[in-house]
Amino acid sequence: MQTLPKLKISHLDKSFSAGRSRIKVLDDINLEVGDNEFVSLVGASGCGKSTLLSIIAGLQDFEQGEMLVDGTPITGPGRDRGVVFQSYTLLPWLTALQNVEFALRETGHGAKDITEVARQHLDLVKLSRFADRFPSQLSGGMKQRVAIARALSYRPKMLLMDEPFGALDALTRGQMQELLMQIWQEHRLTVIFVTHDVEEAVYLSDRIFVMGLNPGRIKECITVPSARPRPTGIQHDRDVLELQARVLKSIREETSRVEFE
Ligand SMILES: Nc1ncnc2c1ncn2[C@@H]1O[C@H](COP(=O)(O)OP(=O)(O)OP(=O)(O)O)[C@@H](O)[C@H]1O
Repeated sequence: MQTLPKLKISHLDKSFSAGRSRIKVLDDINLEVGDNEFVSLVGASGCGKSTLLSIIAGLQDFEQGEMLVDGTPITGPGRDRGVVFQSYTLLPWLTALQNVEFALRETGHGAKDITEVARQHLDLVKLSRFADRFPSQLSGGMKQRVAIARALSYRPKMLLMDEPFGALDALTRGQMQELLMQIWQEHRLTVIFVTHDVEEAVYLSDRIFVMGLNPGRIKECITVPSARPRPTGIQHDRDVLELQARVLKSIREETSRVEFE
């Protein structure tokens, strides 16, 4: 028996209004993501990565096509999909703990349970000691860890991440990548990860969807064969560097095609 993909997108189109006309930003998107798979979306700026991710999150509609999660059409945002954006989107007047608790309202948990679950998730991202700090008292990496704890607190099966480490310095970014790998491996989530950073995409992903430009579409899908768990430093192995170069070439081909059109 064939297993159902976690996410299946077929013939999806998306346009935005531009004055009186409409501009197609996503054209005939077809992709499948398996259960527990880690995939990245990469491509030149403006190719529609964030638009596609927010459609998967149910935050934007689309005109044509079909999108199924576990075989069921998506009709809007849902607790089966956690979302983490580049900007931390924490509520500044709430502490780290309260930010996570806030996401757990309306989950049917009692107040005591909510605090317990929120604490467990701060622990998961190694922030227990900072539970009572306000966002302004946390570093960028810590804020993003709260955002991850919040997104995971209601136990989604799919985590959608839009450039989550894009604003962090290189060292913190590396630490966050490792933390994410660890959480993904322990909790068996399906992750869809948007990034500009090819090294990051190759390090984290099972497969990389390279998107084409004008209109945005899936240009090619590249499998990353490196075994897991992947040790730190693997980014500099020869075969990994070659794969990074291949992904970069695929993105660049597209930008030069558009420049010369
Ligand atoms: N709300 C909107 N209204 C009109 N056009 C939009 C809207 N949102 C996005 N676009 C356009 O859709 C295209 C895709 O944008 P999107 O942000 O998805 O690209 P991206 O690949 O994520 O870009 P980047 O890598 O720079 O973040 C762009 O041309 C953008 O200008």
